[in-house]
Amino acid sequence: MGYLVIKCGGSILEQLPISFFENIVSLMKDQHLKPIIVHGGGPNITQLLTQLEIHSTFHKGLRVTSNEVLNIVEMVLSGSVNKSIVRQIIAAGGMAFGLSGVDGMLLVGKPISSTSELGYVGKIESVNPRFVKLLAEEGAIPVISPIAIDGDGQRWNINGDIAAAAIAKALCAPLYMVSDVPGILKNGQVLSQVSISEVEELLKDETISGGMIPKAQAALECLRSGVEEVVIINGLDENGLINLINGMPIGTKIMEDITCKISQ
Ligand SMILES: Nc1ncnc2c1ncn2[C@@H]1O[C@H](COP(=O)(O)OP(=O)(O)O)[C@@H](O)[C@H]1O
Ligand SMILES: CC(=O)N[C@@H](CCC(=O)OP(=O)(O)O)C(=O)O
Repeated sequence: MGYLVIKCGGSILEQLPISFFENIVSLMKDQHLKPIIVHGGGPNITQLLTQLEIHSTFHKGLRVTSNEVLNIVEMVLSGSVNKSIVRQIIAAGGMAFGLSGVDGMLLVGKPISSTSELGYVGKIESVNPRFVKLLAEEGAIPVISPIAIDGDGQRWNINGDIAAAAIAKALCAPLYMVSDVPGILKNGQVLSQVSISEVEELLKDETISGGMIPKAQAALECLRSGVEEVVIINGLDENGLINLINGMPIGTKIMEDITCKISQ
């Protein structure tokens, strides 16, 4: 029974049908996998910030995070978004536990850079997956929001893709990133398979931009650390997760040392 980390992007979360969550529950029951969900919620955060007339900007796909913004980020991610996913899994017949990276020091964070103008944006220093494993062993689906903590009790805003990658690395688990696009696009077409060096090239020539940057970086980090499978898929692809597990070529698979192919 292996772990499978599924990152659900905020871009698609509110459009995911109940069948998406039913499929996650069936991966556990029928395929004997242990799914771990890590979620984002960028658009939900932006919506509340806008309502509260708090200005926020992005730099290379990361939200510049003041203390005021950080309060809202945590409220939205570890509150409404996290609990909405837990509710949907329960409605789909599963058992879910919501936790944030802060709980049990699951995600230990530190500033993304010492000279950073990103404020309280963090990167992951270490992962303590013990309690996530215990929940999964008990047949529950952990649902994790990407806020990290450090030894001084300071919170850090972690991009959801980066948090998911750290958890996939810690569990040596495949990572499926569910978003609002069918994979990495180049000239309007989905790249069905890309290698590490091709992703680096796509980042350099800015084919990959905005929210796809942390996804690409997360994928590279995973593969370099020995995670064997990283795939980006569209959450609206019907039975996408089940088809992927059954070996169907959907989305963009990021791999080591292969040639780039265009989907038919
Ligand atoms: N080359 C690319 N291929 C696909 N999407 C891209 C690419 N470059 C930038 N993007 C953008 O990245 C977005 C996905 O990132 P993001 O909005 O952060 O999603 P999520 O909330 O699912 O993490 C897409 O909707 C698209 O606008
Ligand atoms: C540092 C940083 O940018 N954090 C993200 C966390 C949420 C996230 O990653 O949401 P998506 O997965 O929907 O993009 C943010 O504040 O929007």
